[in-house]
Amino acid sequence: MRTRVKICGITRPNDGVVAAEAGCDAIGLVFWGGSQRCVSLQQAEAIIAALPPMVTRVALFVDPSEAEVEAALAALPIDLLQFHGRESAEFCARFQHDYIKAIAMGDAQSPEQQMQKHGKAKGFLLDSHASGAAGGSGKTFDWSRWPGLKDRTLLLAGGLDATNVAQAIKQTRPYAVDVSSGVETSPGIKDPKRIQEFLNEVSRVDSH
Ligand SMILES: O=C(O)c1ccccc1NCC(=O)[C@H](O)[C@H](O)COP(=O)(O)O
Repeated sequence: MRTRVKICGITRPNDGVVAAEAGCDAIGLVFWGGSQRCVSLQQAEAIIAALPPMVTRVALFVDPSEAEVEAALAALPIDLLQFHGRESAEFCARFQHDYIKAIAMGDAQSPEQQMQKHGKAKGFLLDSHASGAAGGSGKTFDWSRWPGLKDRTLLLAGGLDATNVAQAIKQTRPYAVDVSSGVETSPGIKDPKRIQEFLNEVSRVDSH
């Protein structure tokens, strides 16, 4: 099966277009004020309007209020929610939208323990942050801790770039990889060359 690619932290319409044209499957929009990649609803609207069809639009939140999530869903055609904080399963399932839950691989709790709580999650994004800390750190985690589960949809994130994504895929066999800082020149500013190199590496390892 082909490894899907999500490019997270898109802040400019043209970066979304470049990511889509390079072949990415999903883009992530960060709606958390503490992030250097945070976008307003107006910025997100412009990014989404510029996208071609068939690209999944993911809205990322960190411990949001219900009103914040509802405001985004009311204003924008969001396909998937991503919760990156300490949100409960009950909270995440409240919005009649599929969601993915970020799993903090820097946490003392095992990924399996964290996932158990979210039976309704459509998938899990395993990232290198500790619980309560921000993502998009550019740091990898120990891939040998990748869960051996076959019945859940697992996405790999954290410190990926064109130099390590092939090895990461070989070792973990994720459903998708998620990248942000590894395809940037500075936080929130995506680099077309790095995006293309990243997508090329994913295709190369998939074809072997
Ligand atoms: O990107 C952010 O600033 C951010 C802030 C708070 C929570 C999550 C955030 N980003 C999540 C991601 O972009 C993904 O987890 C990402 O693929 C991993 O980031 P990176 O290590 O930079 O590739």
